[in-house]
Amino acid sequence: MASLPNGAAAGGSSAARPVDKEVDFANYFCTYGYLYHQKEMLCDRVRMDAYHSSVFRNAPHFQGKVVLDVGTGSGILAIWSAQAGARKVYAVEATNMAEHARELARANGVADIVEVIQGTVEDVELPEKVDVIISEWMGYFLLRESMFDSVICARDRWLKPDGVMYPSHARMWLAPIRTGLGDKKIEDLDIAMEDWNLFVEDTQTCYGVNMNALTKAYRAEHEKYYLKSSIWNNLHPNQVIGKPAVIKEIDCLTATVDEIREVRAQVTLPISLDGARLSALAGWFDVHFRGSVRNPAVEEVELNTAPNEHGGTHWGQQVFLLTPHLKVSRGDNVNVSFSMVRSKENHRLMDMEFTYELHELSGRKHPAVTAKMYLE
Ligand SMILES: C[S@@+](CC[C@H](N)C(=O)[O-])C[C@H]1O[C@@H](n2cnc3c(N)ncnc32)[C@H](O)[C@@H]1O
Repeated sequence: MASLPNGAAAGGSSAARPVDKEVDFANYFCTYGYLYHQKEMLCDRVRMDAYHSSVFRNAPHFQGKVVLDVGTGSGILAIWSAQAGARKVYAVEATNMAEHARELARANGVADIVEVIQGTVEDVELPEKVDVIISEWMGYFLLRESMFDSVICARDRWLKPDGVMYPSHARMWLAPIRTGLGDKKIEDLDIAMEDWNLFVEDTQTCYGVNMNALTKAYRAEHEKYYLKSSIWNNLHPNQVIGKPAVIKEIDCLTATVDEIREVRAQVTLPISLDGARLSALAGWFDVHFRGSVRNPAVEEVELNTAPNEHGGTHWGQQVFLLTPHLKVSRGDNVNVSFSMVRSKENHRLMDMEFTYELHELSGRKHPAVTAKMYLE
């Protein structure tokens, strides 16, 4: 099925909704128009080193070739592509950052190769097909922001049949972890509810209206915020208390929007630490630059956002709190059914459901618990 911009699929599943472009621009694109935001990404050494290596260690993919940079931002990937020997680079950027990218290309002596085009990649017209599509499209837990839809659209419109994608593959991971983040969140929730109860009392005393009818809704709103929304964190590897599992693999050369609109997985996470507190699951991603079967990379490069003792990335990991937590030990297994769909209100945010079930080494099975979580 042909993919359409922003997650709408021609004749596609019921989850696909038309996207209001103005709202999307206000909610999503606007922050990318600021240099401070681009700089945050440019300061992420793990990200920068991986993309830099992927281009320069695989210069034959770029030499004399035509490249499309989807979402060029400051223009960094387009400039590297030109420095690696590309004949022409089309650098497409939706926001006014395009102007800065143009200036940067000029200042770095590659303005004759890098052509910056301001517009969404879904709408632009290029004069020719391209050999390489390079893009940094990954959001939190890989798919937040749904920007890969735009890369798929660009690929289907502009990539030559033997062209290559940078990155070429992506994976999502889930792991059992221990963390004190949940304790702090429960404390914050209690404080918020104490404050609400005082407010109910005051409103009754001062204004003669009983607000208690809204207590349940207020609590639900705050539980969503404190306990059910995933938490950004750069975890230490020793917080991972079992074997991580891959829950989604994407081949960037062939993936369709329908394949990424929903993620469903059933995995078993074996616990590897004795007497540990399983207080959350954590999600992260990696991507690989390995070219294609017909046109493999000279050297495969990996960009990995897993917990790392030498430092994190701006993506960090997403922590999904399990309340209440579970006592686990080496040899236990946690079976997890996972689903992730796009939020109905905003296709760039994700709604998730986890059903988890502890099977102790002793044979004892705990009842399954289902939790809804939000990646906002
Ligand atoms: C994660 S940033 C990466 C910027 C730059 N390529 C880098 O690696 O530093 C993604 C950029 O893509 C742009 N973008 C996202 N979707 C786009 C689309 N459909 N068309 C054009 N630009 C888009 C955003 O405005 C943003 O500047």
